[in-house]
Amino acid sequence: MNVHVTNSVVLRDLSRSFKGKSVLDRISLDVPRGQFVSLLGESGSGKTTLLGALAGLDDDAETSGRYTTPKSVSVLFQDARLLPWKTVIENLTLGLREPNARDVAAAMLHEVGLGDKADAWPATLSGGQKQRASLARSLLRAPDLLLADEPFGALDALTKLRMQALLMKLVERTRPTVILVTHDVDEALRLSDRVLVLKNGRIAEDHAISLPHPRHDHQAEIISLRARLLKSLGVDTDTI
Ligand SMILES: Nc1ncnc2c1ncn2[C@@H]1O[C@H](COP(=O)(O)OP(=O)(O)OP(=O)(O)O)[C@@H](O)[C@H]1O
Repeated sequence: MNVHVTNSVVLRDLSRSFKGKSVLDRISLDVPRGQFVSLLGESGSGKTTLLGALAGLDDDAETSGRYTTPKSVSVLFQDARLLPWKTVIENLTLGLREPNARDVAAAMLHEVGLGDKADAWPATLSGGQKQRASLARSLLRAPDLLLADEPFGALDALTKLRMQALLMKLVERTRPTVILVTHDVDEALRLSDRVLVLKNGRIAEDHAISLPHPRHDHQAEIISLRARLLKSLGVDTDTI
């Protein structure tokens, strides 16, 4: 059978450096449409730099090579980045011209458990609530590509689990391609179809995870890949 795969994100020999110091070194990558990719790597390995290139955030980087992304891209950061002078729902509808924007945003807020916070000021929300509002905002326009840079990194363990479940629920509905930068190996194992490890400016490892959802920490494939990834990231679990 001839299976035609449409790629959402394509990188060809993408290099980035800052003031002559190389961070990404001729990275090539194809991400099929709808794939959920997690990007792991030690601190400073260039994960955010890679995401920044795809998001069109230029920084001061010198960039060479080629990359393509879909037209509609949303970016989700570790801090919610809500505008403090707009209410929660205004943060979601900002820039939307559709006459029903407010209704759609209200439904989305309801979906993420913030139905009663539409008219609240961001400052009155907890950290987890702010991040839920941010997630709702990023998926409201049903982007083709979601770029997420450690979106749950600052949340407590339980809130993080809830956010991961929420992300999966929303992603399963509209199936955007997702590239998630994370330090959390278990998060990557729980959510992704594919896990990449960035090392020395290159993609050092590329693992597919074909297990269906929901996944469980004790599944054999998860256990062995966890051990492998922790080792790749230089974590010695024998002492814990
Ligand atoms: N604007 C910049 N100017 C100069 N150097 C930069 C800039 N942004 C990133 N770097 C350097 O590029 C390298 C990769 O940084 P990057 O933030 O991409 O890593 P990371 O893998 O996302 O790290 P972390 O996991 O700690 O967030 C680091 O050595 C960093 O110092």
